[in-house]
Amino acid sequence: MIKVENIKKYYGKYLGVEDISFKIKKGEIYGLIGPNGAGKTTTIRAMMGMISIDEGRITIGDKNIPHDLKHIKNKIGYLPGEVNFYENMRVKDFFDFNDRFYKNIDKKYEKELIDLLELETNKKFKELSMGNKKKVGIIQAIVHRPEYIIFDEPTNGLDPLLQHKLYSILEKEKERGATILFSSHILSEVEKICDKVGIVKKGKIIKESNIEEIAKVFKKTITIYKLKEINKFKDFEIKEQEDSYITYLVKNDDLNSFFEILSKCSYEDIEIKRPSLEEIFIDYYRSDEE
Ligand SMILES: Nc1ncnc2c1ncn2[C@@H]1O[C@H](COP(=O)(O)OP(=O)(O)OP(=O)(O)O)[C@@H](O)[C@H]1O
Repeated sequence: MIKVENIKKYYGKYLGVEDISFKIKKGEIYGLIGPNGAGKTTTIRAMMGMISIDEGRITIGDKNIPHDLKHIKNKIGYLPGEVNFYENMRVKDFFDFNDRFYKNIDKKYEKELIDLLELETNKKFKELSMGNKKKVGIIQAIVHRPEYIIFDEPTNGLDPLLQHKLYSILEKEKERGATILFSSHILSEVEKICDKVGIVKKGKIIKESNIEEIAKVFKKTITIYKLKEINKFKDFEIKEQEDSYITYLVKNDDLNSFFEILSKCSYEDIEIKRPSLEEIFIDYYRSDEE
């Protein structure tokens, strides 16, 4: 279990995080999402004991952070937002070097990951692209099969194919029983693999839920093609209207009455979509500002 409780951090007079709390159970993937500057990196750095917090409590397993970090550090796999290792070291030498720090490195798994991510290990670190540096960081963070995985914006700089590979790696780690936190500002990826998401805004979690629950309370997008009796739908919110179709936004509670009216109408085709996490997210940000 990872527990972050009411943490607060100011950088001098500048707000880092105001009040962030969440819990992640064993075998769960938690997505911390929010735009730049929301406080994701600050939270993660505090969890890694890299910065001190002004208030609150962080526990990983049964260890208090930062006080007992040294007793649990080798059970944590951490990927920073920007990966930087020794510039002149070749990747393969770096992995050997890394072996000396962790007792439990799984060399077979290391090789599997290098092959899966198609990483060139003969190159020096300074010769790698941002995406390749990230691959080194990802591998280094998980080759010791950590119980806790903490990744700051892991897909930044990875092409879609590699992003996909990363999701499958994280899903396998989850199956193995790892407790996983990752931050992102790309919502669709959170939707794909997270059990739970926390939406961060200005240093606070403004909403926390599992993806299904978040999507459930939101309106469905219903597009009807060649609907003749538009006037019967006056009570419903129109999202878009063209000659050949009309799109309504319908709350879950109103779906029955919507379809009751629709059943008595003539139309050519219908398309029902739940909102994307992107739309939900924008809605949260907007409603919070109103
Ligand atoms: N060293 C620092 N000194 C002053 N302010 C800082 C410092 N580091 C972060 N901040 C501020 O703390 C707030 C939260 O930043 P943080 O990096 O945690 O956000 P983030 O959600 O991770 O965004 P990003 O994706 O851009 O990294 C921002 O307003 C940022 O300007």
